[in-house]
Amino acid sequence: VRNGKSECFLYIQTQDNLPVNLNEFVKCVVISSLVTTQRKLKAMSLLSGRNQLARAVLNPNPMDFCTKDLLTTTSERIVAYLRDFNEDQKKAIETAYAMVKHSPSVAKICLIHGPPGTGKSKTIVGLLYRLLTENQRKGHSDENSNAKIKQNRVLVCAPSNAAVDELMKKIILEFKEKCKDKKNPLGNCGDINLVRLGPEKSINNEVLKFSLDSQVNHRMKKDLPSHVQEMHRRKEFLDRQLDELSRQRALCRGGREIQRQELDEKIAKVSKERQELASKIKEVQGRPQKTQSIIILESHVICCTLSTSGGLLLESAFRGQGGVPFSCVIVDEAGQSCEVETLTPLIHRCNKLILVGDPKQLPPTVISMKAQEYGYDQSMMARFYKLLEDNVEHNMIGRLPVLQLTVQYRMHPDICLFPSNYVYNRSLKTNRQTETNRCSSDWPFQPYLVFDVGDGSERRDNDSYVNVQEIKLVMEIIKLIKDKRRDVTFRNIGIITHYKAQKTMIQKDLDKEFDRKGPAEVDTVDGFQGRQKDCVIVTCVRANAMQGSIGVSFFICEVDALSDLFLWDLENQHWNHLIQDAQKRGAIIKTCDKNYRHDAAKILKLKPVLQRSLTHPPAIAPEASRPQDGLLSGKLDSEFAKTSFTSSLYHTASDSKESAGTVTTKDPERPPIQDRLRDPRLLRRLGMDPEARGTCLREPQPLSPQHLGATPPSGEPGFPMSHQDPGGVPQATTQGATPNNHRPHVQGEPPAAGTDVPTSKRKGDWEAGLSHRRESRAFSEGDQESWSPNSKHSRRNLDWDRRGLEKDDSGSKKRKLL
Ligand SMILES: Nc1ncnc2c1ncn2[C@@H]1O[C@H](COP(=O)(O)OP(=O)(O)OP(=O)(O)O)[C@@H](O)[C@H]1O
Repeated sequence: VRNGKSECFLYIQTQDNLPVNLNEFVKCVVISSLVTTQRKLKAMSLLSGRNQLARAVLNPNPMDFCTKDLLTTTSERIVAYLRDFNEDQKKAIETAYAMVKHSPSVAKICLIHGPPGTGKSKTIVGLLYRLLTENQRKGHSDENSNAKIKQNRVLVCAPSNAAVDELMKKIILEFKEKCKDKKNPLGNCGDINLVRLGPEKSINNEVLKFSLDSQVNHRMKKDLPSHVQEMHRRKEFLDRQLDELSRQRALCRGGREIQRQELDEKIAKVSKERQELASKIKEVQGRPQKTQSIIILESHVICCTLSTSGGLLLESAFRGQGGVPFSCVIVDEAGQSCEVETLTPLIHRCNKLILVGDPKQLPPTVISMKAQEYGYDQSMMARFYKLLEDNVEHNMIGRLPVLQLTVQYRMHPDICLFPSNYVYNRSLKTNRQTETNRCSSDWPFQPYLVFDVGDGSERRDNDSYVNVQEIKLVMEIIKLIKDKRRDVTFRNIGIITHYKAQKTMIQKDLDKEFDRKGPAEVDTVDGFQGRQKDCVIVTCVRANAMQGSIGVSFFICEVDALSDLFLWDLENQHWNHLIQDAQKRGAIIKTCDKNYRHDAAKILKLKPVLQRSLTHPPAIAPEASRPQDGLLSGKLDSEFAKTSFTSSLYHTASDSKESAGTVTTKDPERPPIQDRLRDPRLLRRLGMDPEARGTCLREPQPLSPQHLGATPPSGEPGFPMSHQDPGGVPQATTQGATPNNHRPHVQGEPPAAGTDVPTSKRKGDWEAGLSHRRESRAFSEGDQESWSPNSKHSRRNLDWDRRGLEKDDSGSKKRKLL
């Protein structure tokens, strides 16, 4: 401020000298801010000396990581609290807690690896509760076991503002809920003080109340005498007046010179008064910086992005305080942040680092190819993880010192299956309740399908691509979803594409079809990361560019988070596995233009099939077994009804024989299906007395076809049993039949009563069930080409694999994903 006027200077360096009397406007565009880069640089330069974790970060060895055996003695209160957590989560909380509390001055790192929906946020919240609730009520003070380390303060960071806010919402809920005396809480968030650092415009409204700025404002205004409060009100009035005058001035064009002058004068006058008032307010109420520091120092949990943690705010608040300001730094989504970014919060010299994330999901987004070549897109967590895995592989350590969360609470088990098998080494299980809910919900769509858009072809559109055929199919699918579920809004469906042109075209079609109230959002994988959707459709666009490779659209339903296949960094071989896996499960629908509408209808679940005895087939299928939602009578074409439903649901014994025969020819190793159904060993496993056909030995437990292909679950019945005809031999079911009382079994959990059979047998059941279901699918999709390892599609997959992924023409490497 000079002579009562604010002045702002902008220096612009140009390549050539500009003419001295430049009379034209110069347009300036801000393309980037160097603040974050500067902070990263600072973090790297401070890593060497000051930071106790420096050696472990630069040259880690397995001893630097805390192991699963670090357990603490726990009070009854904590035991009760931990009842809400599963075993993996409890172990993670207890181990991380022990690492922080035991020998606080020893530098250590704790890795918590959790695939999507396994409760990483829940575990972080549980850990915070565990760390911060001890001695909380006793005088509300820091009872340091080590006076140099602030035990009751934790820095919680994540790479993005959205991730910080999501985590904060959970922290707020938990601490408010667990507040001992809700009428008399000790802090601003239950019994703790919580603060969110960062610019207000990037903070979610739901947590804005906890931002540093709003807390500062609130505190500064609260203690003010009434005349100062009056000054604030006047300043706010002047702000509004200035806005209005500036708006009028902007609209005042043309020859209205006098009017413009008047407005300019008024603006200058109001600005002057506002400026003077602001200076007076500062004089009487003191500088906000002091209040900022007080709030930060009083906080138990400080949340911010990794970048903000390197800003001056924290540094100046802790200056002169001595010691280490936090007991630990927790980094959420650590698999998604660049290594140098993760270094930033370490400038505060904390020596306990807890990295929570999933290095098997997409790595941090790095556009520069050069930076990628240098490994800049590798997260610190991924580097540690790889190193430790190598150590285990070379027998240098017995087991991975990583706390693994292995039970997921989000995905339908059919969606979970692929990542579990191919990304997480078969370790990802579905929580029993989640499985039950997902399988028996009234969501009318299949959980997982892959469309092979045989005639799809890409077209260049400036520096991007479109695949019109895939868009047509996507639109058919969306129309069908909207038709079946009118309550579906744009929040529920996510369409993922990697191409700008495809995105624009889909958006246009959606706007046209749904009058700008589209039921779907279109974006890239990164755009959707961390968001929640009930249904996800992926359009690959360029699959066909690789001459003859399989063109696929993906359709995935009943996930309530975008935590599915596409967040993983699917390498080429993974894509190949995905297609092969989908083939095995009968989840591929081959389609072409004339059949889009017809094939889109295959996303619908069918009604439970009427099971009947092979020996006593009813002549006419009863109404009850007809597909739900009026499919046959509704808009969908009757041809589909004929091919898909009549052939599978209403086929007669001879149909069955035929179908089974057809299947058998595909797999000469296997006996015809009826023979297998009559096999006494199989019947016994199904709980039926082979001697007395028609007697059910135990409660029938039909297997949901959505469950189709689930990892061999212990004790899971391999075949659906008929409700309508308990005495009958189970009959082939169409994929999609979902008896509502299905009680699925959970992988990794004990088998349900009555299913106690040796594991090998159980696996046999499952395999039988799987192939049976595969065959059933062949019945229902009689018009489709069958898949075999030698089919041309499989060969095309291999081609795809061999060919490798292309690089985007724009020069930047496309995500390995697509
Ligand atoms: N032990 C548990 N018991 C019941 N529900 C749980 C448990 N753990 C997690 N959940 C539920 O699972 C869902 C996912 O949890 P959370 O968001 O913590 O997982 P996450 O691993 O952070 O997910 P993502 O990384 O995919 O966003 C939430 O609805 C949560 O309430």
